[in-house]
Order: sequence, then C-alpha cells, then structure tokens
Amino acid sequence: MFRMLVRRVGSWVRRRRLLLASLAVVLMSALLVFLYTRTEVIDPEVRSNVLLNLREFEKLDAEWDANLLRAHTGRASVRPDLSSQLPRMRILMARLEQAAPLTGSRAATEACADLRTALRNKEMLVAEFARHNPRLRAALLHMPPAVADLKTEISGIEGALAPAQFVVRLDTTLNALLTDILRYNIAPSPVLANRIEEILGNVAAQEIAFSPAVVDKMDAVILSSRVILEKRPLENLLEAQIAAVGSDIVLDRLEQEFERSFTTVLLERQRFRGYLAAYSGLLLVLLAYAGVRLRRSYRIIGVVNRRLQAANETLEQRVAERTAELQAQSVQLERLAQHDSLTGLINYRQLTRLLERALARADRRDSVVVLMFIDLDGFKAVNDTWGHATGDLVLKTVARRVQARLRAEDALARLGGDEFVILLEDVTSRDGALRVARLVLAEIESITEADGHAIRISASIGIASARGQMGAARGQEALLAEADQAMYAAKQAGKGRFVVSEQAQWRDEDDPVEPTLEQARRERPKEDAAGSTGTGTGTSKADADRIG
Ligand SMILES: Nc1nc2c(ncn2[C@@H]2O[C@H](COP(=O)(O)OP(=O)(O)OP(=O)(O)O)[C@@H](O)[C@H]2O)c(=O)[nH]1
Repeated sequence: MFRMLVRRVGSWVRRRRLLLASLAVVLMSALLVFLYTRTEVIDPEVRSNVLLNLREFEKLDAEWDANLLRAHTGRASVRPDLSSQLPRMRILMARLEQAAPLTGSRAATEACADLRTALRNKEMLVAEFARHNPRLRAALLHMPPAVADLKTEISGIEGALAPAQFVVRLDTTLNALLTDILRYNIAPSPVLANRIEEILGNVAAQEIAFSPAVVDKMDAVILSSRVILEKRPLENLLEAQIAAVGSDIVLDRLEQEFERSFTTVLLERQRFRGYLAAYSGLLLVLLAYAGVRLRRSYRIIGVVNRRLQAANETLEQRVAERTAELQAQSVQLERLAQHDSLTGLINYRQLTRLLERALARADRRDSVVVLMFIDLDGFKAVNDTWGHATGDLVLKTVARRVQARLRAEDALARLGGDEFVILLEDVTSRDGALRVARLVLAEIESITEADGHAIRISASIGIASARGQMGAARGQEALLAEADQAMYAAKQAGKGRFVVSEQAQWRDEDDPVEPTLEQARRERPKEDAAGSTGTGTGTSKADADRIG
C-alpha cells in the first residue's frame, strides 16, 4: 500500500515536473526578496540623524534653561531672549516624530508624544514667565542704585536740612530694606515679606521730613520694593512649574527608547543578514548544481545529435543505394515482364498492351491495325536433329531478321515456342500488309544454316486486321484469335504461306473488291502446289478452293 502510494506520488511529480520547478523558483525568489527587505528595515543613517537631533534638542533645551536662569537672576547685561531656541526645537520635534514610527517601538512613539506635550507646556509657562520677568528685573536693577542715591542725598544738604533723628532712622531703614529685599529675592518668604512691608511703612512715614525731590526717590524705592515683593514669588512659582514639566527627563526617556529600539532593529537586521548570506550560499550551490546538470545534458544532447546525424546520413545513403537498386531491379523486372528472354523481343503481355493502345488509336484515327500470327514450320525437326541450342539460335535468327524487315514503329513479339506476332499500325492498304507477309515468309525461308548445320524452315502466317471504331470494339483478344485461326488455316492449307482472316477489315477502297479470306500464294511456283489443304476456323470455303 505504502509502496503504491510512493509510486503514485513519484509518477505525479514526474508528470508535473515543470510546474513544480516553476513553483520552486517563485517561492525561492519570494524568500530572497523577503530576507532582503528584512535586512533593509532601517537605514543606519536614520539612526545617527535621530541621535544627532536628540543631542541638538537637549542642547537647545539646556540653553533655554540657562536663559531662564539668567532672566531669573537679572544679572545679564543684555536682556536674554527666552524664545530664540523655539523655532529650531519645533523643527527637531517634527523630525523626531517622523523617525519614531521607523523604530517600530510603541514606547518610543509615546515618549515622542510626551516630549511634544512637555515642549508645549514649557513654552506656555516660559511665555508667562517672560511677561512678568521684565518688571521684576527692572525693579531688581533699580533697587540698589536707588537706595545708594537716596543715602547720598540724605547725607548731604538734604540731611543737613532735615531733623537729625529722621536722617539717621531713614538711613538705617534703607540699609535694612536693601538687605531684606536682596534676601527676599533669593529666598522669598511671607515672614520676610511682612518685615519688608513694615520697613516700607517706616520709609513712607519719614517722608514728611524731606523735600519733594527726595520723597519722589523714596516713592520709587518703595515701588520697586513692592514689585519685587509681588513678582518674585510669582516668578519662582513659574520656574518651579517649568522645572516640573521635566522636558529633560522626557528627553532622556526618548533617547533611551530610541537607542533600545534601534538596537533591537539592528540586531534583527544582523540576524536576517546572516540568514540572507546562508540562503544566498544555498542558492549558489543550487545554481552550480543546475549548471553542472545543464552542461551534462547539453553534452549528452550533443552526442545524441551527432549520432543521430551520423545515423541519418548512413540511413540516407542506404536509402539512396537501396532506391537505386530497387529502381534498377524494377527496370529489370519491367523489362523481363515485357520481353522474351531468349530473343529480346517483346512478349505476349507487352504485345497485348501495345495492341490495346493501337486499337484505341485506330478508333480515334479510323486507321487499320494488322496482326500477323507467325508459326514456324519444321522447327521441331531442327530441335530434334541438331538439338535445342541450335533451335534457340534459329529462333533468335528469325527474330533478328524479321525485325530487320519491319519499320521502327512496327512491333514484333514472341509468344513462346516458335510462335511470333507482328503488329502493324496505320496500314494504308491491304496490299501493303500482304507485301509485309510475303517479305517475312521469304526472310524466314532464307534461313538455311544455324550453328554450322544446314536447316530448312518456313512459316505459316495468319493475318487479321481491324479498322476504326468497329475494329476497336471487337477487342484485342478477338483480333489475336482471328490471326491464330488464320494461321491455323495456313497450316492446314499446306504451310509456308499466309491466310487472311475473313473478318479482316481494311480501308474502304480495299473492301469488298477482295474476298474476306484470302490465301496469298507464295511467290515461288513450287509452294503454290503445296497449298492444297482446307481452311480452318474463320476461313471460308471459297478461300480454301482458291488455295487449292
Ligand atoms: N529450341 C527450342 N525449342 C523450343 C522452344 N520452345 C518450344 N520449342 C520446341 O518447338 C517445337 C514446336 O513444335 P511444333 O510447332 O509442333 O513443330 P513444327 O515442326 O514446327 O510443327 P508444325 O508447327 O506443325 O509445323 C517443339 O519441339 C518444342 O519443344 C524453345 O524455346 N527453344
């Protein structure tokens, strides 16, 4: 069962090999792309940019705090700008917010949002601080010189004019006021505030002893003192609130989150780089293996191709040789099928074919076709006396010599034994045909020697003819039979002569002047006497009489 399952799976895999190979290539490519993208998760440049932005943000925040401190102490000669860092900090904030999602860390994103809130709160508090600070700063700057100026006044002419106890008291009061205000500025407290209020009351109470100019200066000192009393706690409260915003703490947290998430991402990237390297190695091995297989396949294909080519060439050559052989054999066979091997004349088969065509042509042209059936006389005696080889030689001689008497377009066939047939086409007159018969008879009789032996042969010829459509309708077999019968009649009539079949057809001018069956007498008188036999089939009585 298991084996069958394995076999089935194996055959399925073999059938779907191309599909599976394509699928494998797609999967391997997808894995490669995945690994590559995992190694490119975050650009190291992004990381360093983020860290640089953080550093700059921290620096600007610290500068901002320093400016606040300068404004707090009021010592700087130039009034510190409390919003100069803000535009740049806003830009950096936006960059950090953009970079946070790249880390994939939620904590970093949250820290970023906290920093944004802290920045906003700090900005509002600093704005409030900046609104109050100038008056406090002015009062603080004004106080010490104003007190010194007042003291100079009362130690001069003014002091000489005013009652001495007032001058001494004011001087003492001013000293106490300056000391307490400066202490209050450093560490404001309600107790100190009450005491300063008391001092201010004393200062105001002594105004009656001085000139209006000095009183104005005393009022100015009192006003500045009151501003310090009012603004210093308020400013300290704002500073505390600004400190409570804790932008530096949030910044630290954000930096840590960024560092941690970047480290995580970089570690992961490192890990995937390792995977990618290993996977690339595996792909290279696979590629090399495929290359080797491909090379081997190409080599095998090359060898098979060369063998096929060689086999093809051999096959083509053999086919060509065989075809030539077959053609030669076919020509030979064709010749054998159409010719008599002894005499080289056409045989019965070819004769009937030629006769068929001749009759068809006669039909078309209304011409006359003549058949002369020749059977040798006395041939058996040659065989019996001089042997078969001499007989063969006689047959060949007859064939050659009769052929020589005929026109090129006439045909001479050997049917077998000592039987020959002449086929004449387009015979214009009966006389012409008879002339040929006489020539043939004479030619055969003139053969008196063969192979050094004296022989004596003659021939009996039966003549049949067919004309035009009527003749063709009778057919070649009938014409042959008629010639054969006429030949038989010639034999019967004494041999060495020809007999014309009574069914013979001639051109109009020949009919019916001549009798239908004629026995042509041989030229020589001796043989006239020999033709005394009766006619056979197809010969008339009248003809037989004439022969006789
Ligand atoms: N040499 C030789 N003899 C053949 C061949 N074919 C047939 N014969 C012989 O030819 C002879 C023909 O016999 P006949 O036609 O009766 O002989 P014939 O002496 O001519 O007699 P008639 O035809 O009656 O005049 C036979 O003896 C056959 O054996 C052949 O190819 N070569």
